[in-house]
This record gives sequence, C-alpha cells and structure tokens, in this order.
Amino acid sequence: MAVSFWNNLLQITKNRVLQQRGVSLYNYTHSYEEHVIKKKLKQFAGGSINLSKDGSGIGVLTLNNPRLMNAFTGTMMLELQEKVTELENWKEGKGLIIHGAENTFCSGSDLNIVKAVSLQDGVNMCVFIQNTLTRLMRLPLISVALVQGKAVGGGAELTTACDFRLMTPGSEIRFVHKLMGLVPGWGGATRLVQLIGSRNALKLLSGALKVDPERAVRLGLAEEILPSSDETGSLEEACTWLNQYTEGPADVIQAIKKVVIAGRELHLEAALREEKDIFGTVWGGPANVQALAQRAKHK
Ligand SMILES: CC[C@@H](C(=O)O)C(=O)SCCNC(=O)CCNC(=O)[C@H](O)C(C)(C)COP(=O)(O)OP(=O)(O)OC[C@H]1O[C@@H](n2cnc3c(N)ncnc32)[C@H](O)[C@@H]1OP(=O)(O)O
Repeated sequence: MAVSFWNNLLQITKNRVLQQRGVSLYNYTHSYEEHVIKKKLKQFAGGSINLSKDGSGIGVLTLNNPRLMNAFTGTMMLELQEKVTELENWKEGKGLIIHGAENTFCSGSDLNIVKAVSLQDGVNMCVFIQNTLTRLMRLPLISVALVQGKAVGGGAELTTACDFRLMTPGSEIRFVHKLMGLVPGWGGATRLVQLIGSRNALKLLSGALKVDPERAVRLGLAEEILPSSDETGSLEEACTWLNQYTEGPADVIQAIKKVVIAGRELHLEAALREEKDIFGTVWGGPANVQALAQRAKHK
C-alpha cells in the first residue's frame, strides 16, 4: 500500500516535470542557482545562435562561431536557452533543423571557458546546458541535427538532443570526452545509451571513436547520409527530408511529438494517461472535423 502510494506520487511528479516547460532538475539544494551561472557565462562572449522561422512551420537554428569551429561561448549558451524558450512558445512550429555555420557542426564548449572556470562553475555550466538540451529534446517540434563537418565533444552531445541526425558525406560525430579526461555532462551519455544501447555507447565513449556517416547509420545513430556536402544543398535536402514528417496542421504534429515524449519518458500508466490527455486536445479539432467532413479514405 505504502509502496504504491509513493510510486504514484513519483509518477505524478514526473508527469508534472515533463509538462512544465523550463523546469530544472536541479535547484539551490544542489548548489545550483541559474542567475549566478548566467552572470558568469556573460563574461565569455562571442559568436551567436541564430533562429529563422519560415511560414511552413520549420525553424532553422544556426550555431554561428565558425572561427572556433562553432564552439559554444558563454553568450551562445545563453542565446541557445533564449531560442529554446522562443521555440517552446511557437504555436505554428512543426519542425526544427539545427546546423552549424560554414560547413561544420560544433566543436563543443569553447576551450577558453573550459580552461578558465572553477570546478563549481564548470558543474553549474554543465547543469545550465543540460537543462537547455533537455528542453530542446522535449520541444513539441520534430528536430533534426544536420551534421556537416565535425560534431565534437559537446557538439556530439547536442546532436543527441534532436529527434533525428542527418549526416553529409565526410562528416563525423565524435565523443572526445575521454581524451579530455572528462565524460559527457550535457546529457549526451544518457541520450546516447537510449539511442544506440549501452554496449555501443560504451564503445563510442571509451574509444573516443570517430563515427563516420556509414557507421552512424549502421548504429542507428543517424537516419541517412545526404547527397550534398555543401551548406546550402544539404540544408535544402534536410528540409525536404523533414517535410515528409511535418506535413499537416501544427497542433496535430505537436500532439504527435508530445505522445512520443510521454511514451519515451514516462512509466506505462502515466504515459497512457498523458496520451489520453493529448488525444483530448485534437479530438474534434479543426483537422479532425475537416477529415471527417471529407470522408477521408487512406488507400
Ligand atoms: C568534452 C567536454 C565538453 C564540455 O563538457 O564542455 C566539451 O565540449 S570540451 C571541448 C571539446 N572539443 C574539443 O576539444 C575540440 C578541440 N578541437 C579540435 O579537436 C579540432 O579543432 C577540431 C574541432 C577537430 C577541428 O579540427 P580542424 O578542422 O583541423 O580545425 P582547426 O583545429 O584548425 O580549428 C580551427 C580553429 O578553431 C579552434 N577550435 C576548435 N574547436 C575549439 C574549441 N572547442 N574551443 C576553442 N577553440 C576551438 C582551433 O583551436 C583552431 O584555432 P587556431 O588554432 O587558433 O587556428
């Protein structure tokens, strides 16, 4: 009896956490105060995160610091959080492509920060970006990491926060953490295990292996190898690939992503309840009414 009470409470809490946007796993009891680390991150300026949103509900997020292979400066970490908040509130949004400027994806944290910050600040920075990537992963949009060039360290971790990875010929994903005397902290190890299983994840992390597109597809880490390797061509191809999943009204696409998140993150009973609630948001909605009126057949 007592056990089932606590299990239920745990499920309800998990459910709430899933539903509340922007809620952190960590708080002051973990010595984590967001405003403190935000102040610190402001000191490491450079680069930018750009977001463009088109009329068809596809957003393109560009990591823009090509001088450092699109490494994340402190201000880029702050901007990423702002863009994720904007995307969480994008009612017309259906899909998102994340890519790097000038034909390479991202080389992780700017090593100038890694060298300069204390252990406590390093851990708080890790919490800050882990929270942002968890919110990115839970966006009600279908997300794709378009990997051109190199996705290294934190850049490799970022790819795992997207629903899908598309790679261009000659690109690579590499978890170099071991070579830095580190382990992933942006949530990348947890997500990698979920994506490719613990044995494969262990190999990639402990070998700091270069994962080329063919290997990534074999492992189930990437969906496809795009034909183009240039920036404009591959972005167009990624958009075309994504369009096959984002056709339809935004509320329905967002509801689909939400039921999948619930199925992935919650225990069975909570996931089923969540699925029922999400179902209730589309039943009798405009797309449903229209389909019924058209007596749609799905041959
Ligand atoms: C692992 C933990 C994780 C975290 O928790 O924070 C991190 O992400 S730590 C950072 C992990 N990343 C790295 O260690 C990358 C180190 N860089 C490289 O391995 C290579 O630069 C590259 C990314 C494989 C690209 O190689 P290449 O194509 O040959 O280009 P260059 O080496 O000439 O790079 C151009 C220029 O960019 C600088 N650079 C690249 N990455 C970073 C970075 N993460 N931080 C700072 N600067 C970076 C590189 O040093 C070159 O500058 P110059 O030497 O001045 O030309």
